[in-house]
Amino acid sequence: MAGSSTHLADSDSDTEITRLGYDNDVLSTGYSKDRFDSFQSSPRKTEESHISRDSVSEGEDELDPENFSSNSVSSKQKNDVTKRSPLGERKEVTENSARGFEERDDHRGEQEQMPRHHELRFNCQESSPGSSKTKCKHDRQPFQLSIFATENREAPKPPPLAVHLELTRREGNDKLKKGDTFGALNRYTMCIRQGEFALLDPSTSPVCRTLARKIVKLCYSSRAQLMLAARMWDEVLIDTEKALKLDPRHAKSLLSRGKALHSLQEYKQACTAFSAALSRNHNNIQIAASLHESMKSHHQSLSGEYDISQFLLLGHPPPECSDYVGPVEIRETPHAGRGLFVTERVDAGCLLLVSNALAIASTTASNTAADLCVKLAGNLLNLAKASKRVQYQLYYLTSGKPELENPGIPEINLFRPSSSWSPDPKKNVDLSFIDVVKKVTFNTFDASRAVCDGLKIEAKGDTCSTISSGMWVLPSFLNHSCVPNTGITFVGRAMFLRASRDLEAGEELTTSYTACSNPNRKKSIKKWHFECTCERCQQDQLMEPYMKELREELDEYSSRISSKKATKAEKLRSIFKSADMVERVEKAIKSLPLEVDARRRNWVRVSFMVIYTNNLQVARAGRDLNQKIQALQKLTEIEASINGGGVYYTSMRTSAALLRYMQKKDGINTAEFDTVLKQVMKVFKTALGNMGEKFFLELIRRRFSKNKLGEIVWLH
Ligand SMILES: C[S@@+](CC[C@H](N)C(=O)[O-])C[C@H]1O[C@@H](n2cnc3c(N)ncnc32)[C@H](O)[C@@H]1O
Repeated sequence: MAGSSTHLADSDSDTEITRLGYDNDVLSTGYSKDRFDSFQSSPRKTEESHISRDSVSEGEDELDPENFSSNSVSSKQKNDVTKRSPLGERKEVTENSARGFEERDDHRGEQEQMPRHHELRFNCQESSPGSSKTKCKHDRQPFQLSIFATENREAPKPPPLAVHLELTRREGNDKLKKGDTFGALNRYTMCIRQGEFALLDPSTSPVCRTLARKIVKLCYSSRAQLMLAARMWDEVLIDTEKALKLDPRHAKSLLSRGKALHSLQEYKQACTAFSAALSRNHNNIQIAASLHESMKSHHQSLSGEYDISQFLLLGHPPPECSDYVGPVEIRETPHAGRGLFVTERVDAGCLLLVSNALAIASTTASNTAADLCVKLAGNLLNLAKASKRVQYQLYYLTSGKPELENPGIPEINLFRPSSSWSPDPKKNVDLSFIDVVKKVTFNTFDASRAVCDGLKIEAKGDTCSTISSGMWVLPSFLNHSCVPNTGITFVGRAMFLRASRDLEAGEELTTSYTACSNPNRKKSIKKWHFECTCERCQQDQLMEPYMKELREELDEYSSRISSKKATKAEKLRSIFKSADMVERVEKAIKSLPLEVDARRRNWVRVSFMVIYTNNLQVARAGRDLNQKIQALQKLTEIEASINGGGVYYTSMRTSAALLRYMQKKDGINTAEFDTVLKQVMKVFKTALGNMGEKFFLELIRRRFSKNKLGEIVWLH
């Protein structure tokens, strides 16, 4: 190893690196080109999208001169250099050397030890074997190692290994500029390997050691930025940790680290990293903004307080919302494996949790659901590789075989931002692609609303040309009920789960896996390999003989309405006929030989919801305002019996429409209007939290309007 530095510098770098055990396809960090490419192609969260190659090269520019600053060379090291200098004489070092970056140098202590009036200069063009490549990064001037030579004397040669390392690093930068990310990654990794060898080698001179430390630090930092752009968070943490070990105050590394920690929702640690970076760059707006963002997210994740008013009221783009874990925990259930439970008494509308989608995938109707599943699984597998926490989160999800699997109960901190959790070393959490596909099959949610920007989907008439599916991990522990007690809204990728009625401490939280109004929900639910035995399903079973004929009739109309072969006229006829069924269904419900309260009777209507909505459509086509109001009132009542049905958009829209028609009928100063207003406010409060009556009225005024079909919809 003694002569390694000279040898390395003289040899062709690629050959040398192969000899050192370097393989072009598998880097020392263990990722292959394929793997890196797949990370790069995976969707990025908005906050990472601004991390461009430019920011990497910008970092290189900013920090470049620091590499060889004489200020960071201790007097002992300098003596060493001067002793080895080909001039064979001692050189003076001036204080002014590399002024531009002097202030940035962290090694104040080392500066103190330096004689104040010496300057060393090496011109590596003269000495480096790769001198043709040693043009400065801007091709403006020849590449110079910034250890400057003394007054007009001949420049001594820099340590060849340092030159070689710097050249390798610059090759990486050049490759990056040409768009060859993997090539750049190769060069940085190569440089890190060789630099670390040199640092371990006792024969490496102190000067070379100092330079190698700086170059290796910069390579770690540049590589971390590449990893950041590829969303390989854990790798960013590893590389920045190494860089910061070499220079604890290296701003670029602190910034990358902060960003990775932020993406991993380790907001507290991200704030620490950004603060440290800011203390070195007081005027850096990017760092200040990142710090502000992490502080905001940290506050959100602790308090569950989000400002989404502009998103709701003005249709602004969805703001970033951090995950939040409210009064919930995961427990064993007697009938459905594990489930999510509320830990304290809460009112309707209480925010239970906020969860950002780990991945969302869309497909057109022509593609199969299997395509969607494969897309999602690929993205999730990449994320699991990028973050241990995600890997554990996915590991705990069911694969649909509760009798065979026993992942146990995950601690809730696994899902809580900035919280420590203890990975169980006994568990084999490795996931194969097939494992993830199975988990996707049993744990994803329909993401159409999130894809269409949350509430804005209403503007598109409740249709989206694509089918979308997403993975929200903590909500995946919700079991199904046909009368769910929670409801969902979206703010971009963030799913907000709220209590849809008052809940007692210890109650199990439920959602509906299919539309509550789906008359064939029993069949739809089979996909999750269980049979629902909730109260509503039990009641349906008892009522089946009395409602069977009507249901079959409705099925016929429904299939004609959705048939591609049916003409427009046929479809309209079916809508009218199904709307005509209202009276008969009401009669049948009245004559049911069962002692059931009004709410439970409404459960029967829920399964016939389509006839009530068709009835509203027919009423809307006419001019009778009372008929429209009656139809809307009926729908509001039905939706209330199932606590809004698990997703709040329909109930908000129905009640907004009701309020508008009421106002149109008698104005706002009637007792009737007041009663409806109270009802409507309750629906909005449950869906969006307590934002105040004034806000909701403004929301209805600004954002709910008639579309071409005369429906009241949420404006885009
Ligand atoms: C999204 S997971 C819900 C969490 C799941 N219980 C667990 O332990 O991971 C869906 C699976 O939970 C079970 N499940 C959900 N709701 C159920 C219910 N009402 N009755 C029985 N099993 C249910 C089914 O096995 C279903 O495939």
